[in-house]
Parts: sequence; C-alpha cells; structure tokens
Amino acid sequence: MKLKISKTKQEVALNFSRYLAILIANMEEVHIALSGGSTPKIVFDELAANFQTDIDWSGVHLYWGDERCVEPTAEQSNYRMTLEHLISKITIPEENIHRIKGENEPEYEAKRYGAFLEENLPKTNGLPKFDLVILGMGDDGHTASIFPHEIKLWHSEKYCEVAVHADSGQKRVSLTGQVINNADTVVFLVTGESKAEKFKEIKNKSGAYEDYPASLVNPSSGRLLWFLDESAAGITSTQS
Ligand SMILES: O=C(O)[C@H](O)[C@@H](O)[C@H](O)[C@H](O)COP(=O)(O)O
Repeated sequence: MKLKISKTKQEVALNFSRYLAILIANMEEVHIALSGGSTPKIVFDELAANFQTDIDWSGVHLYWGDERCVEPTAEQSNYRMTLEHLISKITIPEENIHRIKGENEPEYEAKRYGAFLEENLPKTNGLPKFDLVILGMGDDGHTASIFPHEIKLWHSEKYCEVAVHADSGQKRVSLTGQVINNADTVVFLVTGESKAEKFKEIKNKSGAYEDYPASLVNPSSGRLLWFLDESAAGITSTQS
C-alpha cells in the first residue's frame, strides 16, 4: 500500500483532487465508483470550488460503491450528497451518472446494478473493471457497505450484495470484493483520529485486522493508495 499523508482533512481533499485531475486528464473515458461518508464530501467541495477549469468531466462516468436503500432525495442518500456537493456544480453529461437506485427493492437493485456493471464496464479477468474505486473506512473497519459482521459478503460470487447496518438495521446495496479488487486503482480516503487504530492494525497486519473488510482491499493491479490525514495515520503533533 502507498500512503499519502497530509496534515489536515482539507489537505487530503486538495491532494486527492490534484491526483484525480491528473488521472482524468490522461484518459478519454473514466469509470469511477464513488464512496459516501464525510471525507468524500470535503473532496467534492474542493473539486467544485477549485478544480472547475482543471477537469473535463465529459468523459467521466460516475458510479457508486454503495448506497443506502433510501429515496435519492433522502438525507442519508450517497447520491444526494454527491449531487449537492459535486454533480450540481460541474458540467457532466446526465447519462454519465449511474446511481444505485436505493428506492428499489434491495435484492432487485443489487441484481440490476450488478447486471448494469456487467453490460457497461470494460472487462479484465472476466470481471467489470473500474478505472478508480474510491473507498472510505468506518471506525469498525468496514468499507463500502461491507461490515465486519457480514464480512462473508465480501467474498460473494455476485458483483453487488444487500448489506444490513448492524446498529440501524438499514439495508444497503454494496459492491463486493471481486469487483473492488478488479479495479485498476483503489483509493482510500481516511481521516480522523477514530480511524487510527484500525488503520494501524491493517498497515501492520496486527491485532484483529483480518476481521476488518477494509483489510481485504487488495487490487490485483497492485495500485492501492491511502490518502490520510495525520490523525488517521496516527501521527501526533510532536512527531510531525
Ligand atoms: O455509505 C457510506 O457511508 C460509505 O460508503 C462508508 O463506507 C464510509 O466510507 C465510511 O463509513 C467512512 O465514512 P467517513 O468518510 O465519514 O469516515
């Protein structure tokens, strides 16, 4: 794993935005799976505010790594968050937005989205291939919507599965491991002190790291980048 450690959450957003601008500039068509959560929200704000002239979105196709089974207008919708903080502020063809339809019956939508990926993404290793999958990591080591108590879903033969949040019982549709690890590049955006313990265990392959779905992210391309702030990287102010 390659680490890009920044002092603050804002600097993570700036550094990743620069990375994304270069990746998009070098490709005519780019298929990107987005993450939900608070860290991507700051990245989207950065992209919308400071990268308007740096990125031509016309060849970019946006997908989601996971979505809550709610209406697209609901507060908890990852699509709604992305629409408010990025899509509504950039020029991107509407037909390039491929949301997971959280309003559909979950099992039906997991099957539909999996079939959509099969039909619309390039293939490598006989599997749909994203150019970039952006992930976060929960305090419990979950990623996308694969939670520790359902880690078996990571190994599913399906491209998408229905997951259930352990505390809220909320259903979610999530990409599974074989699609995530088939991506050309996977980037984790992880910030905040609450992630430091799990990140350290995953980096050092120590403790209960094998119980954390985030530890299973290992793209066959080998391109796995972690964009972290010092808090998540466990660097205290006296060390930096
Ligand atoms: O739908 C979601 O909520 C995300 O896909 C989820 O996996 C998120 O990435 C982590 O919970 C980290 O979220 P933060 O970026 O807020 O720490």
